[in-house]
Order: sequence, then structure tokens, then C-alpha cells
Amino acid sequence: MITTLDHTIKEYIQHALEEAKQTNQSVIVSRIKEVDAIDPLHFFASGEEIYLGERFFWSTPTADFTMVGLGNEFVLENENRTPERFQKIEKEWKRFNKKVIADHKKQVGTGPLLFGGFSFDPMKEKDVLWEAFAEAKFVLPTNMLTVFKDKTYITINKLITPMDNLDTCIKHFEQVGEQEFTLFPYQIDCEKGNEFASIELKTTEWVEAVQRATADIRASEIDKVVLAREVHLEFTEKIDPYQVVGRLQKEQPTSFIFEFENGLQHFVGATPERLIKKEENQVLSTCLAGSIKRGKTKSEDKLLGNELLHDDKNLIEHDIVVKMIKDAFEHCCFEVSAPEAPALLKTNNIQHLYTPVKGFAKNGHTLLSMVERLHPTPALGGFPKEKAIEKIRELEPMHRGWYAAPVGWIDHEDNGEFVVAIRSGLIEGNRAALFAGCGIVEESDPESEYFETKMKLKPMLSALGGVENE
Ligand SMILES: C=C(O[C@H]1C=CC=C(C(=O)O)[C@@H]1O)C(=O)O
Ligand SMILES: [Mg+2]
Repeated sequence: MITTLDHTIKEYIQHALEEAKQTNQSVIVSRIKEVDAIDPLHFFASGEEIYLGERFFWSTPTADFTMVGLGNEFVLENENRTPERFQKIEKEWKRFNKKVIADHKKQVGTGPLLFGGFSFDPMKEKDVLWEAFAEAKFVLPTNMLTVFKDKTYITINKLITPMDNLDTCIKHFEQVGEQEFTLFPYQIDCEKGNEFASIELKTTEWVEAVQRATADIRASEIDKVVLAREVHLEFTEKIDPYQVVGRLQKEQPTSFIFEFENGLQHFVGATPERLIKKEENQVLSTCLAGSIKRGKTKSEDKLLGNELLHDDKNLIEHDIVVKMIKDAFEHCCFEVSAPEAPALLKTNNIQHLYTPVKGFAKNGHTLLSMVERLHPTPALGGFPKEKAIEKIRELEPMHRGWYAAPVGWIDHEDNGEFVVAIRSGLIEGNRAALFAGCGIVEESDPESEYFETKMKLKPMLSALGGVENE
């Protein structure tokens, strides 16, 4: 389906091209259209032929906000091993002049925006699994679907360079009519499970690492450290990414679902943990740490929740996170507020202690500067921050890559949202590596922490086809 651009849009593109030529700087032109409802998973699948390896999927809890990107119009990435990796993305993004053509009033999450993420620890030597993932990588999607409540939008982006010619630019916007995406006949079978061939658990090394960590905490080297383990799975057939995302959406409605394609590898997960959300100068973070299983009945579930709310070990684990996030907010926000005591946040497989922290960003404190300050919170790293990261490097028998690191989006007005990429896995062909970690404090018992990682692996295991024996 080819849409014909009307006169004013053509003129708009022409002006952008003239500007690019005059200033010798590329200009981003972003055309947003409100359209009839499109199913996000179908839109995602419709990009398979042309955009495989260059797609992303994002939805917030209860799926009231979903974004799907198809095609990398351009990529900003760096291998900086210092905090500069955050600033560099922000600086490069700000450098582009952005022009927005819209036929409706402004809607956050449409128009020019970057989607991507960072690695957990850029100082850790790369390993084979994560070799292709940069320390920071963000993409401007060529086509993007945004669904907010009952409204659906399509954004088409183009990086117009001084070398471009007008006809190709106009064609770019003409060729991608929203109709094409609705007609894709893909059927997503969320019921069908994958048949799994083998599983590698790496249990012993991890339990030993937890024992060493508790000894170091007792020796007052550190207050808390989060240690993670990985599980490797192999299936008899290629894993279907739509099935995984579809099942995560269905089974984890209280989590953020994310999928980021990096060539043949897909980093995917369902995390309940928001790192930061910024809308104008309003900012919101969540402290999520301290865990217990779900009950089999309503009353057992309630009892377990109450036990968690009063459990000293879990409260210590949680309070360390609240203190750090509040301190970070005090530095860059005014009117910082948080409830006195944690509440419960329940996902399908686990319940957590939960404290939201709110504030208003002071002038000059941008979304990525706050991501930099917060990462990693003690829910993913530990406390004190630098010592905890060193401990993880020393004790953890794996490479985290993008696991437990910030993944999310940022628009051209510094609005956006980042989560921490936990309850996640890296998928390639018929293989998956899944990750789960636990906050280790002085009172931690390796056996119960191991059990906790098993609960945290369940969302991804189930989405992959319901392997029960992990
Ligand atoms: C590090 C993970 O979870 C963190 C988030 C919530 C609760 C946690 C805990 O109770 O240990 C962890 O700090 C993970 O799921 O891999
Ligand atoms: Mg825990």
C-alpha cells in the first residue's frame, strides 16, 4: 500500500532537506499519524521479513502503553568503559535537529525517540555470549507503533542527511503506509510450548559464591551484594520470539515486557522493576527488593505477604535500596517523597517489597544523568555501590551483559522510562541463556537464596514453553 503525501508534508520534507544541506548537519523528520487499532504483536511480527534483527517491543504493566519499533533508522552506540557512556548518548541525541509532523495533539511516546540500553558493568571483560552487545546502544526506529490506552499511532522517522535527495526522502514517507502492518496474516500461538532438549544449571559455583559473599559481609567488607546465576537451555526447535513476548504479556501482566533485537540475538524479559520514569520534570522510581513465594490459595498468599512485610532479612535488603534511591533523588530532585514502609508488589510467580519514590527534577538533571546516578541500585548491585560492583566481578561465575542493567527509551524532550532488565534472557536460534539474582545480606542462607533464583527464573522458563524442573 502506497500513501501519497499531501503538499504540506512534501514542503516540510523539502525544508528539512534544505536545512540539512545549509547547516551540513543531518535532520530527523518524524511523521506521526493517529490510526485505527493495530495489534502490537502483529505489528512486531509484520517486520520479520524486512527488519529482522532491528526490532524492539516494550509494554508497561497492564499494557496501557506499548511501543514497537521496526528498523534501525540510525544507531547510537559506544564502548565507553566510564560513566561517559550515558552522557555520550545524551550528547549525540541532542545534537540532531528534530522536526515533527503530526495531525493530532502531542502524545508522549510518539515521534522521534531512542530505544535501547546499557550493559551492567562496562569494566568487565566481554565474553562470547554478549560479544555483539555494545556497552550502550540506542536506535531510532524507522517505523514505530505506539498504543496508549485506546489510541494507536504510527511514527515514521527519517534521518535526512545533507547528501539526500528530495525524491528518496518523500518515497521513504510514502512507502510505509500504516495499512501494510494491519494486513500481516501472522497467527501467534501462545499455547504451544517449546520442546526442550537440555539444561545447564551451574548451581554449585553460585551457592559457593553466596557463601563467600556472606562471609565478606560478616567481615564488614560490604553491606549487601547482589549475586546472579545463569541457566542455559537448548530447545529442539528455533524459539519463536512472538510466542515468548505473547506469553510474557499474558502471564506477567504486572511487569514491563521488553524485547530488543541485536542481529540474531534477542534480549527479552518481563521485569517488575522500574528504574526511572520522567515526564516533563516529574520523576518516579521504584525500590523493589526482598522476595517471597506466592501462596497456593488466597489465604496462604496473604500470610506469606505478611511474613515478607515483617521479615528482618528482607526488610534490611529492601531498606538499603530505599536509602540509596532517596539519596540519589535528594541530589537531583525537589519535593522528594516516599511512603514510610514498603507495600507488596505481586507478580505471577513471586511477591516483593515495594516502595515508590517520587520527585521533581531540578534544572539540568536529565533522564540519562539520573539513570547514570541510579545504576546499579542496591537491588541489582549492592551497597556501597563501587565495592559491590567489584565484589560481583570477583565472585559471580558469569557475565551479566545487559542483564540487570537499564533498558528503556528517551524522547527528544527528555521524557522517557527505564527499567532494570531482570527476569530476562538472551535468545538466539534454539538456545536461551536466562538470568536471575538475589540480594545477599549478612542473614542470607544460600539454600533459600537459591530457591529465590528459581522463582525468578520462572517467568522466562514458562514463556519459553513451561520447563518445570528448574
Ligand atoms: C536481581 C533480581 O531481583 C532483584 C529485584 C527484586 C528482588 C530482589 C531480591 O529480593 O533479591 C533482587 O534484588 C533478579 O530478579 O534477577
Ligand atoms: Mg532477595
